[in-house]
Amino acid sequence: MFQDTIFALSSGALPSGVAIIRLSGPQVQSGLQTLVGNLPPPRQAVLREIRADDRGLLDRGLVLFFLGPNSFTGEDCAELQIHGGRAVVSAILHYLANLEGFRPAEAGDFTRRAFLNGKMDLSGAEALADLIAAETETQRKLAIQNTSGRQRQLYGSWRTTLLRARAFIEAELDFADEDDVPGSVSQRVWENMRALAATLRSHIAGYAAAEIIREGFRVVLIGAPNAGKSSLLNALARREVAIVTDIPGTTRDLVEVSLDVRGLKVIVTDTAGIRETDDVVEKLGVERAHGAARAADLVIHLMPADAADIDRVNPLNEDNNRIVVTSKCDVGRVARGTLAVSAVTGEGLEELLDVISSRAAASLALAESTIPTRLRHKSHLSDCLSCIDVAVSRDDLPLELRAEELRQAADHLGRITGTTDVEDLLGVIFSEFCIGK
Ligand SMILES: Nc1nc2c(c(=O)[nH]1)N(C=O)[C@@H](CNc1ccc(C(=O)N[C@@H](CCC(=O)O)C(=O)O)cc1)CN2
Ligand SMILES: Nc1nc2c(ncn2[C@@H]2O[C@H](COP(=O)(O)OP(=O)(O)OP(=O)(O)O)[C@@H](O)[C@H]2O)c(=O)[nH]1
Ligand SMILES: [Mg+2]
Repeated sequence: MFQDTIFALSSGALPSGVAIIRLSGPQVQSGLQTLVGNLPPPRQAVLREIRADDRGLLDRGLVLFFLGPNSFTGEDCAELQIHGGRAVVSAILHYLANLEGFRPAEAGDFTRRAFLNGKMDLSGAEALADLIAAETETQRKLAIQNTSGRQRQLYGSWRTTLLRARAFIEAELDFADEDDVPGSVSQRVWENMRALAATLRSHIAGYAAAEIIREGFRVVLIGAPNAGKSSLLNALARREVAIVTDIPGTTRDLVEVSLDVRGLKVIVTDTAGIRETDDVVEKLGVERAHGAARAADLVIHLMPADAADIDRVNPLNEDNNRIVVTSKCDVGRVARGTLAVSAVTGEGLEELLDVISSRAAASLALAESTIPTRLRHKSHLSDCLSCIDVAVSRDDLPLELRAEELRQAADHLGRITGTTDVEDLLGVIFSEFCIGK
């Protein structure tokens, strides 16, 4: 399928104990022969001297040959598992670059070939990119499940359902005048389609969970000036991210840190203390604080323990995404029914992380099942749903037009998995991979 042979350093930053240079394409066998002598048996690691005709011994390493189509890409592939020194890797990469038909791989090149050779579907390729980008346990779990074809199976089955429904409708069309087609068939088909539409609607809602897993659960700290917001942020981040002073109105801008809380990405934002002020800069800061709170998944309202009105705080003002926490609990009384924390002694910090993690878990309940993981998926799913809605509801339209809507609905699902025209998408999807993948 491809004329050229690609190669890249597929392992991480140099120097490293071992580095892996991966090759894929029609010239792998000849290239390998010039480097290591005769071809090793497929899928068997052999220790070989790696030689360049003009520059002598480059390294001694493990060599793996994969005979296509039994490889990651479906083409002939090879791996040179060599010492991870900069000069070692550079010498071998330079040698390969000069071989006839070889070129350095671009981002996602190997996976693009795997997709085009039918080794995986598009959602599986995206999941592979997500797996490599995964920094938290939750991100890893979601990604690994989708590399095993979970989305492909689900969307494939819905696609089949749609195409069968369309076939029934068309059969009804063809035999409409004959007696042996029971009138109830189309009735049942439309009922099925209504059920599928409902399933799609709740499936699409699951994208919110994927967004939280990918972008992070957004926690915003708010409270009066000097409430201890910046100190709490620093304590949670375990470093001095935000400036802390005893002057009220110290923080003006939003200060964000990304944390791994019990395996979930959490973004905590510190904000300007909220008060009436004539200071132009502080005023803008307060506006930003309100904006951040509106966009938050969870707002933590800090009430300092040394505040005069601490006994009058009513935690019952809490709602789904707002909790009251007593800060500076080392220097005063704790507001009734609130969690108490101290940035100075560290008291309550673990409990606060538990609260954040359980709030986040509640909004992730859906993530246990298959969910759309990309905006791209969500938009194809919404298009699919619109088509089904038209087909189901427009009983004023001729049946052939309603059947055509079902076909288009199926096509939208096919675009997620790469079954339906995808040429224009490939550049976008594979460019976000790293080199060597
Ligand atoms: N050394 C090394 N480790 C690696 C990879 C790699 O390319 N090289 N991978 C790269 O991502 C991942 C493993 N993924 C792989 C996927 C398929 C095949 C493969 O040879 N598939 C054949 C045979 C399947 C089989 O025997 O079950 C095939 O699909 O026909 C190899 C690696 C992670 N670890
Ligand atoms: N004893 C004690 N002092 C604290 C604690 N947290 C913060 N402080 C002190 O309270 C003062 C204000 O702390 P900040 O963290 O700057 O408060 P802030 O809410 O960010 O204030 P603004 O940015 O002005 O809105 C500083 O002098 C801190 O050292 C705490 O847990 N215990
Ligand atoms: Mg501050």
